[in-house]
Amino acid sequence: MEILILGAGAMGSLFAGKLTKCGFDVTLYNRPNNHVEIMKQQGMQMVHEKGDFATLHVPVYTNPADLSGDYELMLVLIKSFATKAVLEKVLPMVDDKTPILTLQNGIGNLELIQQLAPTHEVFVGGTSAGAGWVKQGVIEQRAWGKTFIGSTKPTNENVDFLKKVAATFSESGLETLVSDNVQSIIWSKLVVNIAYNGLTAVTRLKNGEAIEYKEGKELVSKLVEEAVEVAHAKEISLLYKDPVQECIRLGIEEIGRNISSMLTDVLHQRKTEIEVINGFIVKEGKRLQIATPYNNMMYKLVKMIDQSYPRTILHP
Ligand SMILES: NC(=O)C1=CN([C@@H]2O[C@H](COP(=O)(O)OP(=O)(O)OC[C@H]3O[C@@H](n4cnc5c(N)ncnc54)[C@H](OP(=O)(O)O)[C@@H]3O)[C@@H](O)[C@H]2O)C=CC1
Ligand SMILES: CC(C)(CO)C(=O)C(=O)O
Repeated sequence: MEILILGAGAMGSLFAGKLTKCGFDVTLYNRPNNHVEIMKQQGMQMVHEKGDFATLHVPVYTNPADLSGDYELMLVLIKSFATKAVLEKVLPMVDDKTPILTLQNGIGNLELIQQLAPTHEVFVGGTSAGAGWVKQGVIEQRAWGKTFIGSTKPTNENVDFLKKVAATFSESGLETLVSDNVQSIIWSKLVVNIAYNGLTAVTRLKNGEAIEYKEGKELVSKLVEEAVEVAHAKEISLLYKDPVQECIRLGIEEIGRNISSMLTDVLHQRKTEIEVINGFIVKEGKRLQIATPYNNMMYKLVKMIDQSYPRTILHP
């Protein structure tokens, strides 16, 4: 399967590395930066669980005009707020029927891409695989959760295509399942991000460390309970029966070693996705008259961090 991945950041590079190692044909697109330069010159190193690593040479393009235009899948792994800018550059360069799959966190990605790419079939997913840079050019998998993908139009053709994508990802070591309930996929992943992303961005702990503290566990429960109440009011069912317990289990068993994407953004003093995660629950809560005080507090704290990087005190 020939795949174009938008975003050569942590997740784009993880997917590109795993798929390339397994023999699939992957191309990355990113704007120029140091990581990309290193990847172009030396290849990308992918650290294995046992500490050894593989060097992989994945073509990385920084000029949309250099893309071949013919891909079986375009996988979107940029931050949600960069989608419009990136797609506006890339879409004119690829076949207008190329299927698109977003695995971005937060709410609104599917709708935005459908709007920007009306001739394309747009699929959506949520992944609890996670990754981070050890140093520039060296990527490490740090979360091993499953990936769920689905279609808003589950025709036989779309479902067959998704099964092929799931088989490709799974074969490369990123366990992927097809679900027929798109809203359930999106919200089940949202709930995990509600649990950990803001909390770890504020406390600067890894996911698993945050819930070693009873206060951390309590905050995870409250944040998730509010999000689940909003989901239920919208008649959205989740993939798990007990969302709080599932988030805690994930934090212990599958995503505990990850430095969340939001904490990574804060550590690099970059814009976070708080608006489409806790911020969305606060907005929907208001609209539906559901109190969301924990999400509101988390949203405001991360929003303050997001706006005040130049003032951050780093030393005593
Ligand atoms: N990290 C994780 O463990 C997980 C992340 N996710 C989700 O996956 C998505 C990607 O996250 P992640 O890989 O961590 O993010 P990163 O910030 O590591 O990567 C995003 C990439 O997009 C590039 N980019 C940003 N703006 C543009 C632009 N205008 N043109 C071209 N390239 C651009 C960035 O380049 P530059 O560096 O130059 O800005 C960067 O290489 C997010 O929605 C995230 O929430 C989901 C599960 C786990
Ligand atoms: C992997 C996970 C669930 C938690 O780290 C995540 O989505 C993120 O970091 O944004």
